[in-house]
Amino acid sequence: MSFRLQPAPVERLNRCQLFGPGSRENLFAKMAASEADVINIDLEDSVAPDDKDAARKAVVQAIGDIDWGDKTLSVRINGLDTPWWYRDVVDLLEQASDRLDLIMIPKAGTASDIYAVDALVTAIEAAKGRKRKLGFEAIIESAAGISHVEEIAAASPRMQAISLGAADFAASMGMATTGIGGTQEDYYMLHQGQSYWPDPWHWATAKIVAACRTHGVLPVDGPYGDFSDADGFRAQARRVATLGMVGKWAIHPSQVALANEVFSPGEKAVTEAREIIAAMEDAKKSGQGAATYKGRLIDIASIKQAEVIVKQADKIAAKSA
Ligand SMILES: CC(=O)SCCNC(=O)CCNC(=O)[C@H](O)C(C)(C)COP(=O)(O)OP(=O)(O)OC[C@H]1O[C@@H](n2cnc3c(N)ncnc32)[C@H](O)[C@@H]1OP(=O)(O)O
Ligand SMILES: O=CC(=O)O
Ligand SMILES: [Mg+2]
Repeated sequence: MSFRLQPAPVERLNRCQLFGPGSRENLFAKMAASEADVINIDLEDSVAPDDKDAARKAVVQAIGDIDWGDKTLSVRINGLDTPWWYRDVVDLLEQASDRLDLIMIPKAGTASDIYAVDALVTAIEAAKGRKRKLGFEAIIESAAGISHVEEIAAASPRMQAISLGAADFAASMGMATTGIGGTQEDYYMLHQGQSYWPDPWHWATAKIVAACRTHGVLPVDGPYGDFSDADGFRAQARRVATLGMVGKWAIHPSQVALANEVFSPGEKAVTEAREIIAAMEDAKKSGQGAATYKGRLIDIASIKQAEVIVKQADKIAAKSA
C-alpha cells in the first residue's frame, strides 16, 4: 500500500441519477417525487438550441420552488465548446437558490475544463456571498476525456462524481454503433462455432473506476438508451457494479427501480458480509490473520471487501429510517 491512503468519496447514496430535460418543466415535480438518489436537470443535449434560454430560466426557478426532499440536486450545464455554458453557470449561481448541490460538466476533456468552470464558480460564490460551496460532477464521453480521466478526477476539490457517457463516447471514439450502452451485436467472439458477446464498455468503465477511486470521486455509469429493455439495463448495471461503480443514470422513470435494485446489496450479500467481518474478529482474537468461511479463504482484505457492502446497506437503512 502506498503511504498515501485512498481518499474516501463523499458520504451519500448515488444509486440512481434520474435525468430530465430542463425544457420539460412538467417533469420536475415527477422527478422530485421519484425514488432516485440524484436528480439531474439537463440544460445540454436534451434541450434544443432555441429552448436553451427558456429552459435555463425555468430551471433556475424550479431549484428554489420545488421541494427536492433529501435528493442530491444537480444541473447539467452545456459543454465548454458552446456559447451557452458560461451563462448557465452565471445564472445558476447568481439567481438560483443554494438548494443546488452540484453542476455536471459534460464532455470534460482535460483538467483545464474543470479548472475553467471552477474559476468562474469560485468568483461568483465570493462575489455573491453564497454560503454553500457548489460540488461538481463530470462526464467522460470523449477520446480526450478517457485519455485524461485521472487528471480530471483530481482537477478540483469540488469533484464528487464522474459518469461514463456511452452515447457521446461511442461517437467520439468512432465506434460503429447507434445504441446507447449495453451489448453490441457486432462485438463478439467466436469459439467452436458459438458466439459470445463481451462488454465493449469494460475498458472505459474500469479506467474511470480506477481514476475515481484514486482521487476519492464516485464512479457512475451513464445512460442505457433502450428503456423498454429492463433485462438489458439490469445486465449492464450488474456488470458495472461488479467493477466498482456506485450507480447508474435513468433516462426514463422505469429505470429508477432497476438501478436502486442493483446498487442496493441484497439481504443474502449483507448477511454474508457481516458474517465475514465477525469471522475475522474471531480469527483476530485467536491471533490469526486468515480464516476459513464456507470453505474458502478470508483474510484482512476480506474485511475491507465486506465493509463496502455493509456500509452501503447502512447508508440505505439510514435513508429509509
Ligand atoms: C445521452 C444523454 O445525454 S441522456 C441524458 C439526457 N436525456 C434526458 O434527460 C432524457 C430524459 N428522458 C426523457 O426526456 C423522456 O423520458 C423520454 C423522451 C425518453 C420519454 O418521454 P415520454 O414519451 O414522456 O415517456 P412516457 O410517455 O413513457 O412517460 C411515462 C410517464 O413518465 C413521465 N416521465 C417521462 N420521462 C420522465 C423523466 N425523465 N422523469 C420523470 N418522469 C418522467 C411522463 O411524464 C409520464 O408521466 P404520466 O404517467 O404522469 O403521464
Ligand atoms: O451524455 C451522455 C452520453 O451518453 O453521451
Ligand atoms: Mg453526452
